[in-house]
Amino acid sequence: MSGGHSHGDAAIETRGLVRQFGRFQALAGIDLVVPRGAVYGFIGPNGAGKTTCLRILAGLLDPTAGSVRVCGLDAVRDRDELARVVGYMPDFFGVYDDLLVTEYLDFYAACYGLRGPRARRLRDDLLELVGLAHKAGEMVHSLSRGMKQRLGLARALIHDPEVLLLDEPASGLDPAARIEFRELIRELAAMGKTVLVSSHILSELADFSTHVGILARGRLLVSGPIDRVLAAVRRRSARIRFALAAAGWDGGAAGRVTAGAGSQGLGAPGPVDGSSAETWPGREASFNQQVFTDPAALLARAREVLARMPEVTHVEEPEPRAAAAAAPGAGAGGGAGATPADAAGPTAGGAGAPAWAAAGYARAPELIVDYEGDEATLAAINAQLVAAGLPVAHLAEVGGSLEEAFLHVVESLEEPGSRQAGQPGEPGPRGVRS
Ligand SMILES: Nc1ncnc2c1ncn2[C@@H]1O[C@H](COP(=O)(O)OP(=O)(O)OP(=O)(O)O)[C@@H](O)[C@H]1O
Repeated sequence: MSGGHSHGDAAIETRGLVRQFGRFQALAGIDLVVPRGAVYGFIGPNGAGKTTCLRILAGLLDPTAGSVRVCGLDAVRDRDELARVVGYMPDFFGVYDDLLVTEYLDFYAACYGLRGPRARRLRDDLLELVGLAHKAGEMVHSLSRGMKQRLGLARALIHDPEVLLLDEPASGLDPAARIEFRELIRELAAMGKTVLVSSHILSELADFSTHVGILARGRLLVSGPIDRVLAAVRRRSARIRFALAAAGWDGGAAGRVTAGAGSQGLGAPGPVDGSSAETWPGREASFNQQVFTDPAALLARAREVLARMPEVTHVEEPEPRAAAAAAPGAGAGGGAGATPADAAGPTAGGAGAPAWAAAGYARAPELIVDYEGDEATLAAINAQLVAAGLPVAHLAEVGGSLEEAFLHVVESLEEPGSRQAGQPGEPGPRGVRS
């Protein structure tokens, strides 16, 4: 492996990378840094500029402006040397498919001046690595798409490059093949390769990438270690479900005050009954939960409490709280039993239906709460709700899926003032090549 091209810790470093196609700006000034040994997930929607960027890094396309260094080599000036340190796997398979698998790799090995028994041994090792040893004597065109992808990877590895550029390697693969591919990339990383792998699906890359960058409209929106990027782009939301008591429940022996059906129970100020405070050994905590029998009243009170929390940015109900077909005995005072009930299953009046159903609602009272902060913030939100007497039955983080985070970042490009990429009249490119 060629090791004499070190350029700090970065295997790839671009500054102000611009690529124009006529008047169209496919890359609008990219500063990309991929540390040595990283598996860098390069994510962006169709047309973002991923392929354009990868082709420039591979020395197959000239930048319009900006500087590009790979393993310390200049992608334009040192193009011949660059070809030796970079392995590029394009997003579609080449045309040489009327060859045997071995011939196909021998052909590419020869392009790098690799011939003879050593080259053949290397070829066989690579076929082993990508799981195609059993197909060595087959025609390339007889391989499945997943196998062709793996052969493409073997081809990109034939000259033992330091840096691998893989353009959408998992596209068109079935789930099992994707998992295999992922394993392969992990193996390559363990071998010390720097891997830049593109995809338009964030979750496809998230579990094996050490670093990630999101490209949209020719701009690198975020880039860095995956944990930091995900923390930065993730919109935090929680689903909070509240317990509803059966209508008419009087609080039982605990002596809690019943908030009657409708909102009249909300008149009860603050902690409803000091005598019901429960303490735990070594703690001064007290438990003053209010009892709600009306979902609308409960949610109104919860919104009121949440509105006072600066960390909460948005509150909404998950979907319209349609009333269910009126259950027998539903509505004010309809529940005859004395059992507190919540969405998790306890029933109203022992009749088999949860209290919210008995009250005529389609589901348990819930809110989706967006907040700024981390898990500790969510715990604090929970504590404040409980301290205000709200019967929190269930609380879970939601909406943090990678795809949502990705869409959120990409959509932010559409917001006024931020729509610049690929548009005429942009600030001039930096680092213009002479
Ligand atoms: N040779 C070319 N001539 C003109 N426009 C081009 C050329 N190559 C790419 N483009 C344009 O540049 C933009 C970026 O294309 P690119 O292929 O780099 O995107 P991508 O992120 O790889 O997209 P995809 O996920 O669809 O492969 C697109 O709008 C594309 O039409």
